Amino acid sequence: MQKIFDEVTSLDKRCYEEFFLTEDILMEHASNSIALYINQNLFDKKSILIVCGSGNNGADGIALARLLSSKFEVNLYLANEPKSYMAQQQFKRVKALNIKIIDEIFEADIIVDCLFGTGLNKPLDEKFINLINTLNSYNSFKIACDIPSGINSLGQVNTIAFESDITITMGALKTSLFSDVSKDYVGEIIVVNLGVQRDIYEIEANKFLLDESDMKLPFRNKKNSHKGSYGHLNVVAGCKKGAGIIAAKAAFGFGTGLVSVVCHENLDLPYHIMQTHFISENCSAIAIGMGLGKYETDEIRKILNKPIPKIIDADLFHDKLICEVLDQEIVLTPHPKEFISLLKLCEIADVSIEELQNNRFLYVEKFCKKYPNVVVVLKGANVIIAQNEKQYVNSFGSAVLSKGGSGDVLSGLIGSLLAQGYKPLESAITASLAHTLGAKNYKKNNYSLIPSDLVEEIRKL
Ligand SMILES: NC(=O)C1=CN([C@@H]2O[C@H](COP(=O)(O)OP(=O)(O)OC[C@H]3O[C@@H](n4cnc5c(N)ncnc54)[C@H](O)[C@@H]3O)[C@@H](O)[C@H]2O)[C@@H](O)CC1
Ligand SMILES: Nc1ncnc2c1ncn2[C@@H]1O[C@H](COP(=O)(O)OP(=O)(O)O)[C@@H](O)[C@H]1O
Ligand SMILES: [K+]
Repeated sequence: MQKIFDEVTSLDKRCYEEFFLTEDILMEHASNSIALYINQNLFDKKSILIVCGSGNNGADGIALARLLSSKFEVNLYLANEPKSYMAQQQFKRVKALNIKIIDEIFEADIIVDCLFGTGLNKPLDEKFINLINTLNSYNSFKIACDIPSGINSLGQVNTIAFESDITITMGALKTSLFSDVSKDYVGEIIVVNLGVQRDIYEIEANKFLLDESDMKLPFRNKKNSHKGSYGHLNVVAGCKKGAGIIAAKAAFGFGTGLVSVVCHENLDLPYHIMQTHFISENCSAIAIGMGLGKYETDEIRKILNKPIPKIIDADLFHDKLICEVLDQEIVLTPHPKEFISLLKLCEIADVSIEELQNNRFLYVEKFCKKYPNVVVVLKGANVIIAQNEKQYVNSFGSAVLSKGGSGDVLSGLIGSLLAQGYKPLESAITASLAHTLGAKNYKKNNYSLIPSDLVEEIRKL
């Protein structure tokens, strides 16, 4: 996994104070890294439009123009006069080299957006909205320098942001690149060094971006085993029985030795899934909440109070009952609408979905501060998995998963690993990665996935 930082100003400062680097050295590395990317990957293109603002993001762009001027047809557009000290320095250098500065933008082969980086501190005005709109309309290969202009330090987009194919970000990953809304703007994200290796530039962090290698699948190493060695998951089904059945099928395909659906009504289940009316004697994990609908509170309370690992989903996030079990080390998998209900029931915050989506990391942090044992999986375009002070981001998901039933598969996968003896946080991380990477491997068009396709892909990981 890779570290993510809310801000990097203090990391830059550490470079000056502890490693005796200068702003000029850092910037030369920043611009040189973009130049290197272009030289190595886009050498067949001819024209480059570099669009610069007045601060150091713009300064990176002006320096880039100098570095690429002899190899490409470089066109420098200054949306504002260079204002920061470094922007002015870089400007002197390009003027001395007679690099072409243009008055009107055009559809070049490559566009590099250097309007605003971490310094964006107010909403864009009409002029910048129009400029970014026009840039977005071009069919060029689009590179954002540090962060797509228009995304602020909290990962919010007020009106518009630059829609990049890649974002080349300086020094370290920033939290703002991983809000749900940012996902439509950042493209592929590449981190480059600023004069010291990344592991030296970075300090301790409490946010992390998950990699594929963080997925620890339940491969079987023991030869002398039997079904009981791999646990028994009980999935509690309610009125919408389909949800429980999807979860049960996902769990069985993910390695749990035995899977039973708990339901009073007789169900038509696949032959390998069992049915029980009550929690099984040898149950090693419980998945509950999905499709629960109307239920007998005392019965659910009894199940929730059993000292067995649990994953709780869906309808239970709308019931005060949930607050009784938040001292347990359980996994909760709310989507945004369910999470705002949970925040309200727990008296943490009474907020709209929009407010939550604008501040996902913040509200997860508030929740985990109050309930440090709980593992929260806040669903979304970039899933946040958190326990206590640590937050992990899974950015592998895509709109392929925006379907009823996708969440039930995820609950089943988490329940499956809990039943097999994984710790709650490990279960949530591996299950979430398997869920999104399975969806990524789905090769048909991106609107057609059904839960059984997803389970099939996960079985092939
Ligand atoms: N050590 C450093 O400081 C380094 C900085 N680097 C670059 O510098 C960037 C940060 O530079 P700055 O702090 O100068 O900030 P920016 O260049 O991101 O923007 C700041 C400038 O834009 C103006 N501004 C902010 N919001 C505006 C709005 N909505 N409309 C119009 N003007 C607006 C500000 O008044 C200021 O003049 C980073 O993102 C990165 O690209 C890199 O060169 C690496 C090293
Ligand atoms: N655009 C998207 N990008 C990434 N993941 C997504 C996207 N849309 C949905 N998902 C994922 O799909 C799942 C949907 O879950 P949920 O809304 O609970 O569905 P249901 O309850 O109907 O099964 C979540 O894991 C969510 O993170
Ligand atoms: K930018």
